[in-house]
Amino acid sequence: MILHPEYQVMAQKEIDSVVGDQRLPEFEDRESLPLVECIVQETLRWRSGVPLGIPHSVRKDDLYRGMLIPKGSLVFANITGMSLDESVYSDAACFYLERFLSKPAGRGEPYFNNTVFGFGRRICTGQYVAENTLWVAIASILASCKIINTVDEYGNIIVPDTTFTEGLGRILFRTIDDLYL
Ligand code: HEM
Repeated sequence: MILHPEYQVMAQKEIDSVVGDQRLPEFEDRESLPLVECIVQETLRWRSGVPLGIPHSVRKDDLYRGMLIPKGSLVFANITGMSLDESVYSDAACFYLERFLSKPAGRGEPYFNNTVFGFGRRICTGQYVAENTLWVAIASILASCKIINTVDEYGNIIVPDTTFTEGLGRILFRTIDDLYL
């Protein structure tokens, strides 16, 4: 919201007109708050929380599009590769809420929430807790706060750094390294 103050203003206007200022947003309001929904969905897409998924081990030889994946291989789902896929999301690197709105106002691009939580039998068991918590937190903060930059000790405005850093992926790689290699 600091990087896109115009979206903060738009979403707060939406909340004010639907919810008013006498209560906080509730789940019943969700369908009536399309811009807040777009903020949740674009946040999940633009900086997916688990960028390479959780690695899986192949239990038997597998053939995928003519390529052999030998038993014991580690397989990572490149979730960020999918969320930033230009053939699905134009200007994929940009945080752009209108991509999800229907045409002609928006681009009609699909939500990413069916992919950001993984796939198949091992899909994230916390997906509904996570998505609903994200929604209610974002909606409540927007309803009650104005998010602005802070300054450092010299009075310079601090601009949030949104680049990916090493985290869970590195820990997983190290653990796998120690265990198997
Ligand atoms: C935005 C927040 C979250 C994201 C993006 C996320 C994403 C993921 C992804 C990509 C996986 C791997 C799925 C796969 O291997 O195909 C996963 C697994 C898992 N997640 Fe989440 N997750 C989130 C929040 C949560 C929360 C809040 C909980 C618990 C309340 C949770 C519990 C789990 C568990 C237990 C697994 C392992 C499932 C298994 O291996 O059977 N996650 N998550």
